[in-house]
Amino acid sequence: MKKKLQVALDLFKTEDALEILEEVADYVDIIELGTPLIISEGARVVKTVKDKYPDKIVFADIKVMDGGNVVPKSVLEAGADMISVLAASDDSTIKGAIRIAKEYGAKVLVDMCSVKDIAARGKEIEAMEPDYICVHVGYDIQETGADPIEELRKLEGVSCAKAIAGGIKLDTFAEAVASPAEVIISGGGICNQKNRRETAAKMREIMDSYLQK
Ligand SMILES: O=C([C@H](O)CO)[C@H](O)[C@H](O)COP(=O)(O)O
Repeated sequence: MKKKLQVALDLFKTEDALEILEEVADYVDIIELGTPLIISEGARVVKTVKDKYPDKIVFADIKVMDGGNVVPKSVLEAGADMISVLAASDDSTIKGAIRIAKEYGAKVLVDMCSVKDIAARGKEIEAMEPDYICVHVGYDIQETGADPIEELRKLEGVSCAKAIAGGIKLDTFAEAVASPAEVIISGGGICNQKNRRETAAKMREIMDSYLQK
């Protein structure tokens, strides 16, 4: 299976995101423009980053909850390669987001953040054929100690490609890479570190050596 490293830029300013990308972009496959960044800077940040990094997958973490075929338009117009919609939203919202993303040749990640019955909702989401289902331990519950790698096991029977997020750092990275997830997402685990470049490089090395096994 291919594996991808995604850095989540959960910041407020485009300049700060670009500064971090100078340090880590060489090592990541997917650049996530985090929800706080998109809310703060709008779809403009998508265009700025895509223009600067045309070879990277640019993911706009817009976490759509309603208006699935409307809300994503601005980031898709700006060049996003992938968008997110919440699994907790209505099926019609998810289907709408998938439909409009397809029109723009983009992918959709369905974020399972706050879904109580991951196994059951996972089956329903799989039938809608998104590109990824993301098991995500959100910021507000990370202090409960919930572990996205553990949570991912609840999707065992689901064949859709998976992503995991929520507090993944260098010390849990190898375990995350060895999990069935194709995309490993790390925000604070890279961006809040003293030496971001070194951290991202180590994550890349862990992923690449796992893939060579
Ligand atoms: O999606 C995220 C969160 O809901 C804030 O918008 C984060 O990007 C995701 O949790 C990854 O960040 P870390 O948990 O800091 O690794």
